[in-house]
Amino acid sequence: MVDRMPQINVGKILTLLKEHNLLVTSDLSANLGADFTQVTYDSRQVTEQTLFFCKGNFKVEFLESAQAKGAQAYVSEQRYETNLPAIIVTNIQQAMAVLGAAFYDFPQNKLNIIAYTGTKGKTTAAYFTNSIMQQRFTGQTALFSTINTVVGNKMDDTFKSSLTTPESLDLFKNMDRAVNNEMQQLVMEVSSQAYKKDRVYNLKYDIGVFLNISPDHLGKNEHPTFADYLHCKEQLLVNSKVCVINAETQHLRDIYGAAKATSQPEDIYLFARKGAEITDNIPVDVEFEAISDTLTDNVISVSAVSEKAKQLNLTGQYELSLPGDFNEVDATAAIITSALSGLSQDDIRMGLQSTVVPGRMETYETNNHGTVYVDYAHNYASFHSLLGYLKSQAPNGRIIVVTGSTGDKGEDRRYGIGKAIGESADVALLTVDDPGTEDPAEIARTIADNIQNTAVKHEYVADRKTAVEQAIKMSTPDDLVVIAGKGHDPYQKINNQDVPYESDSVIVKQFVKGM
Ligand SMILES: CC(=O)N[C@H]1[C@@H](OP(=O)(O)OP(=O)(O)OC[C@H]2O[C@@H](n3ccc(=O)[nH]c3=O)[C@H](O)[C@@H]2O)O[C@H](CO)[C@@H](O)[C@@H]1O[C@H](C)C(=O)N[C@@H](C)C(=O)N[C@H](CCC(=O)O)C(=O)O
Ligand SMILES: Nc1ncnc2c1ncn2[C@@H]1O[C@H](COP(=O)(O)OP(=O)(O)OP(=O)(O)O)[C@@H](O)[C@H]1O
Repeated sequence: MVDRMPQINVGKILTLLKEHNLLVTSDLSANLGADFTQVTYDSRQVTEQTLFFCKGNFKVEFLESAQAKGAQAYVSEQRYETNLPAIIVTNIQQAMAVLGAAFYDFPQNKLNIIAYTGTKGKTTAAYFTNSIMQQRFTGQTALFSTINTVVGNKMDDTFKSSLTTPESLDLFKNMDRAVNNEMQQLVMEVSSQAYKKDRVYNLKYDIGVFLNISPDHLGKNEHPTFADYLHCKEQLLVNSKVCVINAETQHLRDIYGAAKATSQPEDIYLFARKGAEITDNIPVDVEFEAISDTLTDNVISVSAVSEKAKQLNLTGQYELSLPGDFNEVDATAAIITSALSGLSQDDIRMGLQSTVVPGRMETYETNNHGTVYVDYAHNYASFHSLLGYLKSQAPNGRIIVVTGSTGDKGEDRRYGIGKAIGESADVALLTVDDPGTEDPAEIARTIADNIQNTAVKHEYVADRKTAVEQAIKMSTPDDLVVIAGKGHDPYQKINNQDVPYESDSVIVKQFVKGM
């Protein structure tokens, strides 16, 4: 197959912008034959024949630099003082999404897209699903996750993601690469910010999953209110042909309403833990329950309840590679989406047994100390589920936690982490976690102030590596040690710089050797 060279001409640009009511005015006329062979919003990426997009915290110097490098026109919400032709639009983020999809020849239509949203569990569910899809579509499944982006099978087709859901131009570029690499399936995470910033404007998914929602990502750089956060997340269902919903989520009535706005009831699947109380008694299609739920063994039984779910042939038992009752929710979602995509129970079983999610419930055993977990929990919802679960598994031991909380965003996370530590931990070593421009000691003080249980021992340990080692050293064989919040991150974000950090996983792996 010869790869199509991405391109777009002025006529098509103006037609699309008009169709979406985005065009204000254009200095270029529709009959200009020239093709643009590059689209970008970053002056550092400009080459000859580039159509340049001015967005976000933009400076006019970027446009000057883009012109010097060969940009032929710019798209913007405002006019700048330059002789470069302008296309003025009402919404630059939406314009980028519409034109980006066309520039790459609508790669979304050549992939079966399974998309996950939720406050917690997106990455885990995406990795479960990817692992299942790989059983049948080996090397033909792309993955756009918070951790990694996979667009093919060569070494450079896997790279670290910088956002959970990238800017639309990058999103469609990655899809185009996946299509050119003959991939057929795409499993992706969709953040609420992706909707807030129109990164996925006009994108349709074959299957969209809503895992859960709880207060998070509220603040001046993210969502002004919880209602706004919920509205953005719900857009995933509005844009999905088939919807899968965790019926135990908060705000189910609203969320189910969003799904029904654009999907028929026969295309909406709800799932829940057996026996759970469901808002408005909305009927559930698939139930799951734990058969074995220990730190070393996690087996669930899944049953189709409704007639339409019975067609999916998913009733059976499944062993999960990850412990934790919260992971059972993510796995059930993956089972349903995989069955909807036509995968067999054997494929699903093999996929779930062999899933590895970097930095999520990574387990390290020691001989003379406790078991150590490296996990990405970093807000109340995840701390509450993680620590609560571990507490139930360690009746004779202590839960020792190492954590901080990110600076410059989500202040409510600090209160939530403190609250969850007070509910289920015994010892907390508070330390640094991407402090940005804030003082990590001050962040730790806020976490400490929210630990309501006076029986919990806590202290501030400025150096994260020291805190990790201290926690492991103090643990006895019955204790469980949780290193939370950074997983595989190989840096600390300090004052707008990524300062190299060995990563929690590497530090723990080396430290527990021979212990
Ligand atoms: C609020 C928001 O969405 N911000 C994103 C946005 O920033 P921005 O548009 O203001 O861009 P900017 O980096 O300030 O630069 C302005 C423009 O100048 C351009 N530029 C810049 C320098 C230069 O030399 N030349 C040049 O042309 C830039 O390419 C850009 O187009 O576009 C940038 C990419 O161009 C993103 O990196 C940035 O995400 C910030 C860093 C971020 O942290 N976002 C978080 C809140 C986020 O989106 N998170 C969600 C996950 C949340 C969840 O877990 O649910 C995500 O999807 O990752
Ligand atoms: N269904 C769930 N409900 C509650 N907590 C969960 C669930 N699944 C995972 N977690 C917890 O949340 C942490 C983050 O999980 P995961 O990375 O899968 O979520 P995410 O939605 O991608 O998160 P983020 O938006 O922060 O990247 C896990 O390490 C675990 O502690």
